[in-house]
Amino acid sequence: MANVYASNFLPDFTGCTLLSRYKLTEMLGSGGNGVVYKAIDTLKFSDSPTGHCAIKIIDKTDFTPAHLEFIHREVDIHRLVSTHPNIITMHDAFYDDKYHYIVLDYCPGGDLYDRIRAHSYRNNHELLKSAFVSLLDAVQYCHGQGVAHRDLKPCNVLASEDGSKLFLADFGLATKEEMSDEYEMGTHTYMAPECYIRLHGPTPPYYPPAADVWALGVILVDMLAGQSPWTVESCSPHNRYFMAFIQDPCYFDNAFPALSRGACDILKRIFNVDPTLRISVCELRKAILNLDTFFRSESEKRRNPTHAISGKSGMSWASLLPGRMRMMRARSFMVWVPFRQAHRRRLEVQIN
Ligand SMILES: Nc1ncnc2c1ncn2[C@@H]1O[C@H](COP(=O)(O)OP(=O)(O)OP(=O)(O)O)[C@@H](O)[C@H]1O
Repeated sequence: MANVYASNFLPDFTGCTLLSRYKLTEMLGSGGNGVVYKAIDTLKFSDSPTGHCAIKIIDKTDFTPAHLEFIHREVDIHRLVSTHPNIITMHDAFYDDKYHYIVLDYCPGGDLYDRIRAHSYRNNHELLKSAFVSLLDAVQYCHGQGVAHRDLKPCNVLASEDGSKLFLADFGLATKEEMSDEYEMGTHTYMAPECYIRLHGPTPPYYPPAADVWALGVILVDMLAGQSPWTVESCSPHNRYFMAFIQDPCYFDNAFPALSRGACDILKRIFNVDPTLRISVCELRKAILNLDTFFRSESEKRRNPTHAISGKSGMSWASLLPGRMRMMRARSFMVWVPFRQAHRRRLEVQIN
């Protein structure tokens, strides 16, 4: 997959001082829209004893009014939900002729993507439960405020240093619309089926909070197994693993034999292709809290063996991709694709 990161076309801001106050010390990460720097707040936040913060810089030079509207939406929505303990606090936002700057709490634990790559949650029920429930708390709070995130994925979730608490970040695609007709917003691997434009006939508007639940399910599988439920590809009819899931009610039991029956049952309730029948965040939180274990014990495996090569799916696709990274940092996708494609042509940068 080709990814274009904002850091490829933005200058290096390391060492710069913004508003005579924020001294940028190092780049923390980059996505499709912006670059995030660690900074020292020379006036210090009262709630940040170290005086560190993170500053997201978004290049707006080629932006149309519609694109600028997205940035304003990000700032407004993030401000609205910012006080929740599992949402990265937004402290300030300002801009100049070329860039928008968003000042955030600095999160020293890095992002969830790196935690998953390090297999931090595999076979660690308590750590996984604590972390995932904290993420559910954040998303439930957003939904209670009428906000759906629409770009839930491990790169947009930050972690505490011990990994037991997660913090939601990046509200760049969030919406307050009850029903949305902005299709294919987000990141394909995490996108619910109803968010795709139908090839035949009109596409009905979708309910964004239900789409968030689907993305949470993909994140949960990432955390449980270090891989996505149907490879890094999206849930499309062209993805044979997704089609295997559609045809096989025991897909998760067969493809992920290390997971407990209870965990597989929860995944089935999440990945209901009918969004009106999909579990809500509130119900999901209850189900996770009531779950004894995410992982199948050795005795359960002996008593109740499931075979990877069985059932209608006839595969454990994980075993078909030996040695490959089965998750990747995928950039978000949204309506300003032409803008990004212009950059891609200019730079011809291909990552991954
Ligand atoms: N507050 C923070 N503290 C520490 N690291 C952060 C913080 N915010 C972001 N990062 C790092 O920077 C990366 C990019 O941030 P962000 O997702 O906001 O950028 P983006 O351009 O909107 O990306 P995307 O293409 O995913 O939408 C994150 O994956 C994370 O590693």
